[in-house]
Amino acid sequence: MTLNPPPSQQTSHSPRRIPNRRVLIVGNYCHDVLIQNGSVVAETLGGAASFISNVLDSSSVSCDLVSKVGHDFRYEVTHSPIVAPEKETTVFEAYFDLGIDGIGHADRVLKRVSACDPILPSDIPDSRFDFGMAVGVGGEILPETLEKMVEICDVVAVDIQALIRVFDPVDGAVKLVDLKESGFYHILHRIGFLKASSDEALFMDVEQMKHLCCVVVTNGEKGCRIYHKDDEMTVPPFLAKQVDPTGAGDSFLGGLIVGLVEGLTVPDAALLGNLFGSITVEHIGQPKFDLMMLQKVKDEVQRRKKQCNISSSHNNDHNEFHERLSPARFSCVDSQLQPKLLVNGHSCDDRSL
Ligand SMILES: Nc1ncnc2c1ncn2[C@@H]1O[C@H](COP(=O)(O)OP(=O)(O)O)[C@@H](O)[C@H]1O
Ligand SMILES: O=P([O-])([O-])O[C@@H]1[C@@H](O)[C@H](O)[C@@H](O)[C@H](O)[C@@H]1O
Repeated sequence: MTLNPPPSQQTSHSPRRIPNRRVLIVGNYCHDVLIQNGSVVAETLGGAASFISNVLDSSSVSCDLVSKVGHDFRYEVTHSPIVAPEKETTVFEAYFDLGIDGIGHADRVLKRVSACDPILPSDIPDSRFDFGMAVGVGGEILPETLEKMVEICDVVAVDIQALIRVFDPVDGAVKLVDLKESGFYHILHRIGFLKASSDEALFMDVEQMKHLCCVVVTNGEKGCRIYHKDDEMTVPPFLAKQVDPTGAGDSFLGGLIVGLVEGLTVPDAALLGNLFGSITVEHIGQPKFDLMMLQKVKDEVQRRKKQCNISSSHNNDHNEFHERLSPARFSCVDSQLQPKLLVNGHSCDDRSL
């Protein structure tokens, strides 16, 4: 199975005179408040856009980021957001001790307790991009925003959470609606990738969607599965000591796009996604990637590309790439250095936050 990137979505803009910019990330930054046993245990910078840009910046992949925050935004970030002075920044509370939520997710229950403005088509630059990433967390991406993205980006990757989340009017609890009822369904034949967690995948028809685009379903410590037309395959995970699951799916998507920008096949790029996802769960908030680890990963990516150019038979063989990436991954900071741990969302006496 090769699962190469889908052909360019570009239709009406060639011939191009100006080279494309690389990656466009669209989604709001937010403030994350982690709560366990009734107490706030951490407050961190959140939002898929923050985790993804962290992966791309660390991997030297240039990106533009469109995000909106309120007057109270409190973090220094590399990619400045648009400030809506009358509004407050989007805030998510993540409860790690409420058991199973309405969608059967045992890890955490999310509540959006404040919402910044949506991102409008006019907020997005009129340039062209190789890859676009629609990665809203709090309902900030509108159908017309996604439409603009598919117009200006050769390939668009969408996190399903940007499309199917709805918020309880009383307490902001995140609920999910079926993708067909999301208001975005009519645009989905124009996207390249749709990423969903295994919980979110229950809200779409994978068998149908895989004929419209490449579908990637992440499954925590089990890695991920890719579906495209009549091909499907599981991409193996990396071992991790989970501290906090927040941002794993986002970093996964960042790693996938880094791999695609580097010219890897989809399964190889998804392996990079698994790598960045596994490192992220070992941290509270934004992971700081070890420079030696990043260099080793870059070297392995270049090696893999050369190898695949010489022999296409390597396309199907993940084991070797996985084996070579594993030691690189473990050269990063030891997770035991994290002061306190959330283990798979459950507290342990000596580890609880
Ligand atoms: N406990 C874990 N051990 C190793 N890898 C993990 C773990 N949790 C997540 N990952 C990696 O991160 C990816 C995304 O995590 P997942 O929990 O499925 O997404 P989300 O954060 O969207 O719920 C997984 O596909 C996997 O590669
Ligand atoms: O953990 P994950 O699903 O990849 O993504 C998370 C979102 O679901 C959450 O709404 C947001 O507050 C976090 O910062 C993070 O972006």
